[in-house]
Amino acid sequence: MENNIPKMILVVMGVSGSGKSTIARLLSKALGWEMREGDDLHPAANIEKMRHRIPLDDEDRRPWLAAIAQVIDTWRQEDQAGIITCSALKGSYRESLAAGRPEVCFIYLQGSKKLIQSRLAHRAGHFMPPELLDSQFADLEAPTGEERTVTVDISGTPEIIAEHILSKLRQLT
Ligand SMILES: Nc1ncnc2c1ncn2[C@@H]1O[C@H](COP(=O)(O)OP(=O)(O)O)[C@@H](O)[C@H]1O
Ligand SMILES: O=C(O)[C@H](O)[C@@H](O)[C@H](O)[C@H](O)COP(=O)(O)O
Repeated sequence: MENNIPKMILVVMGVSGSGKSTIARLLSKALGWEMREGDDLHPAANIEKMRHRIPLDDEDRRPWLAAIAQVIDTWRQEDQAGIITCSALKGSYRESLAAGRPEVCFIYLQGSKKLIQSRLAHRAGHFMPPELLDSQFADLEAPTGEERTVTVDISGTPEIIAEHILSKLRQLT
C-alpha cells in the first residue's frame, strides 16, 4: 500500500502526445512503482513505419501488445505493482491486456485534438510525427464505461493530473 493505494498494474493510455510518459513518470515517483515505456517495446519495423508517417494497423500492434502483456505478466508473477505506457487505442487491445489480469487498471488521458496538437508541436526528439495525430484519433475508441478505468482530463499541469489520478485510485477499492 502506497499513499493508501493498493498494489496494481497501471496502463497509462491515450493518443500520442496525451502525456502518457510524463504522467507515468510522475506516478512512478509518487508511488515508488516501476515504470516501463511501452514505446521501447515496439518491433523496429513499427518505429520505421511511424517515422515514415504511416499509421500502425492491428497487425503491427499485435506483437507490441504481446510484449506489453509480457511485462505485465512478469510483474504479476513477482507480485509487483507497475506502471506501463501504451496507447491502447481500441477496446479490443484493452480487452487483450486486461483479460485474466485483474491487477490491471487503465488510466485514460483525455484531451482535445487541438490541445494535444499544440503539445506535440513543442515536443522534440521523438520518433512519432505530429502528422499521425489524426490517425490516432481515428483509431481511438475511448474507454467510456469500461471497468477498472480511470479517466482524467489533461488540460491541467502534469502535477495536477497526477494528483487527480492518485485521488481517483484511492477511491477505487
Ligand atoms: N499536462 C501537461 N501540460 C503541458 N505539457 C504537457 C503535459 N503533459 C505532457 N506535456 C508535454 O506534451 C508532450 C507530449 O507528452 P508525452 O508525455 O510525451 O505524451 P505521450 O507519451 O502520450 O506521447 C511533451 O512535450 C510533454 O512535455
Ligand atoms: O499507433 C499506436 O498504437 C501508437 O502510436 C503507439 O504505438 C504509440 O503511441 C507510439 O509509440 C507513439 O508514441 P507516443 O504515444 O509516445 O507519442
